[in-house]
Amino acid sequence: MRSDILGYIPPNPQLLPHLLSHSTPATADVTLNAQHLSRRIGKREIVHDVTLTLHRGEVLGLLGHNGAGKSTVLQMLAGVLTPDSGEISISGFDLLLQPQAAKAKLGFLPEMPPLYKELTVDAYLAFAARLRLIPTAKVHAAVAHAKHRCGLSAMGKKIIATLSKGYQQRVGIAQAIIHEPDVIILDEPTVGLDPAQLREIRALIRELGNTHSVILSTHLLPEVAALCDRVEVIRQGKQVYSADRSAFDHDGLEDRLVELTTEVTP
Ligand SMILES: Nc1ncnc2c1ncn2[C@@H]1O[C@H](COP(=O)(O)OP(=O)(O)OP(=O)(O)O)[C@@H](O)[C@H]1O
Repeated sequence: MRSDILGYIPPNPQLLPHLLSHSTPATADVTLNAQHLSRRIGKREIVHDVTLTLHRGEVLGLLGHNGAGKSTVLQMLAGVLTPDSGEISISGFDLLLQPQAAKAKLGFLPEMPPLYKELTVDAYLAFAARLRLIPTAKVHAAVAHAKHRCGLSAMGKKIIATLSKGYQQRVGIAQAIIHEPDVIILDEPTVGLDPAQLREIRALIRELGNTHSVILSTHLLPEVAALCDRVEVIRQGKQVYSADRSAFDHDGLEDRLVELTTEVTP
């Protein structure tokens, strides 16, 4: 079994579910299904044949070195970058063929949070709610609920620019969940946070993972261990390793992941 857990994933992605069967039973509720995604930028293939599934109540970590292609994958999953090939469905809706219905089921926090820092938290989240087509009569409740979930209830009247980085990140997450999406996509959500903020944001993400499903990118191994039910390792745009939580404490896994996430020098 050890060699299965520590080995590269087989080239045939169809075999992947066997490695992941401990935490993701076939009957689990699939919220995101991405098959064979590839994307070129210029002449370079940035992402090559990436296949991912995400289940309700699950936090999936996309781990990789700087420049591995994590953001490019997440941008495709969020519908802001079109794959050259492959298919993505969000809660059963095809992201390419039914973009509005699919995007209504996902929330996205890009690497650079899309905050209007001159606004108050309340005004910004109300704006985000309207962008998500939440009916006017329900905007107030949606804002209050998102603030409550993100520990921002006392911050509504604050100008975003005056908040700490950790609180700004909470606001970024609040806009991503304002419409109660099934899938929450977070690109490096803890970058730049101090240890206390890190702990708080991780607890928040964990909590969101219980009721929604979360996919996040990171280049930090401890982040995966602290947060994720599963990990997919991306190296130079390719999926090279996959493991579930039960493998995290396995002897040798850390060394293996460090090796796989070491930046490649051109
Ligand atoms: N618009 C673009 N034009 C040219 N190259 C790009 C563009 N976007 C991404 N790349 C390149 O694609 C590769 C993957 O980038 P990506 O941002 O997806 O990686 P990443 O794993 O998220 O990295 P990081 O952890 O540093 O954010 C990098 O080499 C990057 O320079």
